[in-house]
Amino acid sequence: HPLWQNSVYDPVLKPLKISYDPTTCLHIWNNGYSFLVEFDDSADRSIIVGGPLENQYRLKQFHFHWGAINEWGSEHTVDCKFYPAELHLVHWNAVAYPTFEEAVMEGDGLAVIGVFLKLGAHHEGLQTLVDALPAIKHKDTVIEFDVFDPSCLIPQCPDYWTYAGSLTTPPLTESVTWIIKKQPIEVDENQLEAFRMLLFTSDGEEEKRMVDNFRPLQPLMNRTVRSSFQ
Ligand SMILES: NS(=O)(=O)c1ccc(C(=O)O)c(S(=O)(=O)NCCc2ccccc2)c1
Ligand SMILES: [Zn+2]
Repeated sequence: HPLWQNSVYDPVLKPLKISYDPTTCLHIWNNGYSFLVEFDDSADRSIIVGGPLENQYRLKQFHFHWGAINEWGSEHTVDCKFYPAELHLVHWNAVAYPTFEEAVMEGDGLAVIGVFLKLGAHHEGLQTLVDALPAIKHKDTVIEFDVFDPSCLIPQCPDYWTYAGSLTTPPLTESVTWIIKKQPIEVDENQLEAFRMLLFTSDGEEEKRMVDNFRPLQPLMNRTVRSSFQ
């Protein structure tokens, strides 16, 4: 999604408040599309509030999208530029809806924080995830993941873009308030290569490397992207 060129500064936008409980972390698994870390969302223990949001939203999972090479991989662009990967932290409006499945179908149901990954320095926090990837190489493999604080993957800089959009995976419902951080996090080449060692395929099937698992850019149409910064 092309950010920046068509964004308008909105002085009313508040800072996003993130409070995650690292012990709500459950497991990390390969779902044949990406790898994701899932959280216990049965209570308001890992939540975000503020920013463009009316309610607080519960963290359900985070996952990544990446390319086969460093030239592309992200699902949003800035100045027509792709990043090699993009992190999505998926939250749902448990104040307004009883289940995640119902929230997925509603305009204010989901809030996804997007963080760009840029090639650069080694990322200590990400390495904990990278070390677990060989154990979930194949589709539908899962390992326990007891404690992890996803805040370590979110840049300090408070600046973000936000727009009303959709899931980038089926059912593609227009239920997502996208909150894309302006500042990327830096990861090194080995860490990106570790993502590319994952497989789309199950054990025993002909191996297909898990790369280019991003939705192609979609036209902005008449949507307004607001920025929290000037
Ligand atoms: N790129 S994105 O943030 O739009 C996104 C990508 C993948 C998934 C996912 O299902 O893993 C999700 S999800 O966890 O929100 N699931 C959406 C599909 C779904 C709907 C209803 C029940 C289960 C899954 C979101
Ligand atoms: Zn995603």
